Amino acid sequence: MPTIVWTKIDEAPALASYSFLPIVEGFLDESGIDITTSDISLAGRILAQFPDRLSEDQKVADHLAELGELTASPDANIIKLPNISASIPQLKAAIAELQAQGYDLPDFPEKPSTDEDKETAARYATVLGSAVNPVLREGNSDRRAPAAVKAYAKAHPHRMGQWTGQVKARVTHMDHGDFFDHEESFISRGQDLDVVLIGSDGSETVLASGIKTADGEIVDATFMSVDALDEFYASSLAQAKEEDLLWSVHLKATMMKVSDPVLFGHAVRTFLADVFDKYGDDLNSVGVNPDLGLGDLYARLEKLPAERATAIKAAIDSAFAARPALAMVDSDNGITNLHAGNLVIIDASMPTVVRDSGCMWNADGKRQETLACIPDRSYATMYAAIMDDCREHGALDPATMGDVPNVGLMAQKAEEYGSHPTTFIIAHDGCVEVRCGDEVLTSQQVEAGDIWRMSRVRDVPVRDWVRLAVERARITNTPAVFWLDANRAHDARVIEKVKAYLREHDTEGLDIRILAPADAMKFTLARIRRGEDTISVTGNVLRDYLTDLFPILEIGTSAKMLSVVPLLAGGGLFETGAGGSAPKHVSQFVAEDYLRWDSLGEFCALGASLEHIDQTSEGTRAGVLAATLDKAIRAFLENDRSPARKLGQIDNRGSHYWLARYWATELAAQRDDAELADRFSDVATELAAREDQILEELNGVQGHPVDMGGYYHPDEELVAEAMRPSTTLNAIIEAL
Ligand SMILES: NC(=O)C1=CN([C@@H]2O[C@H](COP(=O)(O)OP(=O)(O)OC[C@H]3O[C@@H](n4cnc5c(N)ncnc54)[C@H](OP(=O)(O)O)[C@@H]3O)[C@@H](O)[C@H]2O)C=CC1
Ligand SMILES: O=C(O)CCC(=O)C(=O)O
Ligand SMILES: [Mg+2]
Repeated sequence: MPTIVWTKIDEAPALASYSFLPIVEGFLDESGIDITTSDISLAGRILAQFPDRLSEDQKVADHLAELGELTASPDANIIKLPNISASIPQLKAAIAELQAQGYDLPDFPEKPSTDEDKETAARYATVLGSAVNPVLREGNSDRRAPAAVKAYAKAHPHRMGQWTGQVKARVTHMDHGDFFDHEESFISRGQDLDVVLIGSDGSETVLASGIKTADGEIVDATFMSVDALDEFYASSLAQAKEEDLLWSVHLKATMMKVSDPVLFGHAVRTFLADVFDKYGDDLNSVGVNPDLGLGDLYARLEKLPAERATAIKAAIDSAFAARPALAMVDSDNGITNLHAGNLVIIDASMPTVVRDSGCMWNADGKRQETLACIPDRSYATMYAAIMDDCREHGALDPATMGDVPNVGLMAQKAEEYGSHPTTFIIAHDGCVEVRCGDEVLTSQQVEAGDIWRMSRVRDVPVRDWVRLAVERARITNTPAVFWLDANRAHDARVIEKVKAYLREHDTEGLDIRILAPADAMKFTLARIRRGEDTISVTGNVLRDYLTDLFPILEIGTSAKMLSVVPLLAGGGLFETGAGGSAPKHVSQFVAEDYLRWDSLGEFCALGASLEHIDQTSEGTRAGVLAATLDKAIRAFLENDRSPARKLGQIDNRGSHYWLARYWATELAAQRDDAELADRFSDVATELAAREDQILEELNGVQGHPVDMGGYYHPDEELVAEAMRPSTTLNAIIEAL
C-alpha cells in the first residue's frame, strides 16, 4: 500500500502536527493509503546516536538513516516539515534537557582530547547543523506559491515598508580575499582526490584523502582569508558608526556549520577587539570561543573571579558604547545579532530587512536602518541589487507584483551546502593542494585561520535541474533565468553544462537566459514590478535565499510555499514551505497557549503528496482526496482561516478545524466516489453544526501558560492534550 511518511520534527511545526496529523489520519482512513511517522527531531537524532547508553525503552532508532535509504526507492513519499539545524549552543541545550529527563548522555566535549571524547564529539557532529536536509534531498527542488496563495496575497496585500532615495541602509561585502576571489574549479575525470596542507616549513598534513569523485563532476576549491575578513568587518564598523546605521551580520551558521560559525566568530572578535586584546588570557582560561557568540561569552564570565568578570563586563560596555549600535534579535531581553550564530540566519533575516525599509531593531526596540554585512561576494551582490532597486524605484507592491518561483540545484549535496566534510580551518601558514596521486590539480596559498573548502556538484543533478527548469518554463509559459556569473570559477563550469544540456530539450519559443546574480535580480525585479512572473533557476545557496526572499515580499511568508522535490529515483519529497521552525512561536505558545504557526505549507505538501500517489499508484482514493483538498485550501484562503494574530481568535488549532471542515464538505459534495461522499456527509454536517462549540473549546483555553514538559523533547501526552483541547472536534475526528 502506498505510504506517506510524515516527519516528526521540532518547535512550532512539531506542535502543529499534534493537532493536524490526527485529522489527516482520519481523512486517509480506508483510502488505500497508509500514513506513518518518522522521528527526525533534534532530540530523536541525538538519542539515536547513543543506543549503547540508553535503556531499551529509551532507545530511538536511526530514523534519519532509514529515511535516507527510502529516498533511493521509487516508492518514497515523504512529507518533510522544517527541523532545527542546531548550532552548538542549541545542541548543548538539547543534551542538557535530555540528561535532566534521565537519559544518560555524555556532555558535549568542548575540546575533545581523549579517544573517548573524540568518539563522542564525532557522534554529536552528525547531529550538528543542517544534518537532515542534505540526507533527504536526493532530488532538485521546485518551490512556488500555489496559485490560490498568490491570488489571495494580491487581494489581501500584507504590509510593506516604504523605500525612498533617502534610505541609507545597504549591503556591504568584501572586495577581495573572499571565497569568490579565490575560487578555482575543474571537472573531475572520476579521480580520487586528496587535500594536503603543505606548511611553510615543508611539512605535509593530509586534510582529507581518497575523496571519490564521479566523471563529469564539478569540483571547486576556495578559501576565505580571515585577515581580509577582519579588515572588512573593521571597516564596516567604521562606516556604520559614521553613518549612524545599525551594524548587522548575516550568515548561515546553521546550514554552513563548519565555515559560517567561524565567520561569525570573527565578527564577534572584531566587534570586541579591545576586550579580547586586553583580557584574552582571562577569556581563554574559561574557554571563551567567539564562534559561540556573546551569549556563551557572558555565561562563561560567571566562572571568573567576580572582580575580573566585573572588569571585563565594564570593558564590554565601553566597547558597545564606542561601536555603532548593534542590530537586536530581542531588544526586550538584550539579545543581539552577535549572541549566537543561529539567531540571525540570512535567508530569513535579509528579506525582512528589505520588507522593513532597510531596518532592523535597535536596543530601544525601535526600527533603525542597518548596514548589512554579508562577507562573501558570491551571493551578497544580489541582496545589494534589490536594496538599490528599492531605493531607485520604491518598495515592491504585493498587490500587483509578479511571482518568482524557483528551480533549485540541490540533489546529492550540491555545491557549498554539501561541503562540510571538506571544509577546514587552516592550522598554520602554507599551501593547500588538491591532488590526484602526484598530479596537483589546485594549489592555494593560505594563512593560519583561513577557511578552506572544497564544494562539488555531480553531473546527473545538473542535467536533471536543467530538465526541470525547461519543464517548468514550458508548463507555465514563463521566462526562466539561470542565476550564474560567468566571472565566478564554479559558475563558469556550470554555464558550460547548462548550455550543453539545454540542447537536449525543445526550447523553441521559450525565453531562457543566463545572467549573473545582480543582473538576474535587476531583470527579475523590472519584470515583477510590471506584474510579470519570472522563474529563477539557481544553485543550492540561491535556492535557499530566494525561496525566502521572494515569498516574504510577495506573500508575506515562505510558510505558504509549495516545495516539491522530485527525487532522482522517482519518489517524492514534499517539503512544507521554505521557512524555518519559528522558535518565537513556541515562546508565545508556552506563555499564552496561542500558536501562531500557519500550517498552509503542510496542507499544500499533503496535496502534492496525494497527487503524486494518484499519478504513481493504482487502487487508492488519492485523486479524489487531492482534488477536494485543493478546493478546501482555496475555501480556507478565501475565507481567511489562517491563524489570526490576536489572543481569543483562532490560532493554529482553529485553522485545522476549518481545513477539516472545508475538506469534509468538498468530499461530501464530489461525485467521483459515492462511498467517500457518503462517509463524509455526516462529518461535514457535524463539523458545521458544532462550529460554535468547537471554536469555543479551542479558543477558550488561550491566555494561560502551557507546560510542555520540555522544549526539544516535550512530553508527548502533555503536548497532545494541549494541542487538542476540543473534545467535540476530537470525537468527530476519532469517529472517522
Ligand atoms: N527546511 C528546514 O528544515 C528549515 C529549517 N530551518 C531551521 O529553523 C530554525 C529557525 O530558523 P529561522 O530561519 O530563524 O526561521 P524562523 O523559524 O524564525 O522563521 C522566520 C520567520 O518566518 C515566519 N514564519 C515561518 N514559518 C511560519 C509559519 N508556518 N507560520 C507563520 N509564520 C512563519 C515568522 O515570521 P514573522 O514573525 O515575521 O511572521 C518567523 O519568525 C533554525 O533551526 C533553522 O535552521 C530554517 C529554514 C528551513
Ligand atoms: O537545512 C537547513 O538548515 C535550512 C534549509 C533551508 O533554509 C531551506 O532549504 O530553505
Ligand atoms: Mg531557507
